[in-house]
Amino acid sequence: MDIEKVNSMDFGEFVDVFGNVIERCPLIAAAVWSQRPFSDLEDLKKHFFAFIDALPQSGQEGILRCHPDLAGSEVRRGTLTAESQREQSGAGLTTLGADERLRLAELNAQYRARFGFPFVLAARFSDRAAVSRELARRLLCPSSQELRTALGEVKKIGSLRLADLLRADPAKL
Ligand SMILES: NC(=O)N[C@H]1NC(=O)NC1=O
Repeated sequence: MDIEKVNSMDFGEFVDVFGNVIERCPLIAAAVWSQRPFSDLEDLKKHFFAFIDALPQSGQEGILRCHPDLAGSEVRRGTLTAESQREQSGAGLTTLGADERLRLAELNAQYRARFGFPFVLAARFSDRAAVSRELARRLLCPSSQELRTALGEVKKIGSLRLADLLRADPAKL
């Protein structure tokens, strides 16, 4: 898909295609649509991220809360979004043994209790061992720093999802 195609989309199509660039936050795609035309992928990305940066802290925390836990109950229930399913399975998080799953569940619960939002990490840049390590490390970080780190991960996830969508047409590669 090239940027001309993106710029030609009506509102409904745009939200259908880009609604999950930021996990379970189609409102962001709905807001970004009114900023078109976009010059390229970078420009489109800038608009998604500017929306996130302009939110009050409660909105930014809301975005984090829309993310499913890594290797959490949604994996077992089969209710992950297609994107999250791909990312989590690529990092080996959907096939953990019971012990590893329990350890991650405990760390996820401690993290949520400490910061009030779920642990978010771009799983495509990680693997099962690195996820537990990073979770344990970030549990000890100051809250103000942790919000910034977590939003940085949301942006990494969004960048990868946008790149996938814009490279989806092999004829344009
Ligand atoms: N909790 C969390 O980080 N979830 C996200 N990470 C990722 O790569 N995909 C997700 O759904």
